[in-house]
Amino acid sequence: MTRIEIRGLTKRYGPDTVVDDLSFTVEPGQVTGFLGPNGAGKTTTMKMIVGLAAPTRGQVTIGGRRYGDLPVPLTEVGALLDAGAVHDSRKAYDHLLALAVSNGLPRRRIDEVLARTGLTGVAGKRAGGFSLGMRQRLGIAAALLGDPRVLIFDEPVNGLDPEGIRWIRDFMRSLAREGRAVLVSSHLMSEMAQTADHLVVIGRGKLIADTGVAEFVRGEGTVLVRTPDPEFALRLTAAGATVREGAESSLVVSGMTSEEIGKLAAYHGVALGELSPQRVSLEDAFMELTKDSVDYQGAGR
Ligand SMILES: Nc1ncnc2c1ncn2[C@@H]1O[C@H](COP(=O)(O)OP(=O)(O)OP(=O)(O)O)[C@@H](O)[C@H]1O
Repeated sequence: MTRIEIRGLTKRYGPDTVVDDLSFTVEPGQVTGFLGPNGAGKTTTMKMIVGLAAPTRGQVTIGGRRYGDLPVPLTEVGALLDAGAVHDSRKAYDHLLALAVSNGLPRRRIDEVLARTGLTGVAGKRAGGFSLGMRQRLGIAAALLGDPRVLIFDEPVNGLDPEGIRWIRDFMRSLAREGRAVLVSSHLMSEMAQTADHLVVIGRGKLIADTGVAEFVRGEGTVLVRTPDPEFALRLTAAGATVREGAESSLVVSGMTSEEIGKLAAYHGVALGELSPQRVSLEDAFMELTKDSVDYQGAGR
């Protein structure tokens, strides 16, 4: 089983450390969502995985080997980093043919990847006339040409319509089901919630979270409490909870489960008008987690 192992990866551009001592593993058989606000260093990390940028420190291996040591890289790792990279005048088939020939891959793979990405009917058309969704598919077809065990996609759904987003999502899942290691970046948690099994979250180049999707939400729950008893907030605090005022004179409690809060209320004979655990959306959890690392710098971007 081929995995991507990233250890102590660091990239500096002049005085800026854009990837900072990053370590995580992309496991086979699942989709790993690579999340972070704009400018967090996702693209730079992906470029280092496929040898397009040299690490300042640390290393990346694919199946235990560095990218530069892979005899035919396209057969080990496929990447979609910039879907705009196809020449407008190139026909889809010819684009894939050039890649196949230059990498010594069999020509039959071209028809196979065209079929798999639903592009057979437009194989003879020039990429210049392609919609963004079709360009993405062509980029994915190119990434699949060598039938690699590892796939990397940088913001693949950016700018796509709902149907295009759904297609990509299903496609990523089917690649993972085949046992491939799939790394997909996004700055939107909502996209990843339905696609990824595992999440790696970074902010300002640093690892913030490396966790399963389910665990990511679980840790963040609060409980909404309504009571006519003005003293109950103090009792909650005394019991170790953190309490803040919510909308319409409710209390938002963290650090205690709804069951514990219910028991505390019963013990003190306090009437509760409402006691409801709040399911934190992934998006909220993500915002909370990354709020200190969002880069507000505007210059040069
Ligand atoms: N070649 C370069 N030279 C100098 N700085 C760079 C270079 N490439 C990227 N950067 C800087 O590194 C930081 C991280 O950029 P990167 O593109 O990796 O982030 P990202 O998380 O992919 O964000 P986005 O989603 O906006 O692309 C940014 O501040 C960017 O300006």
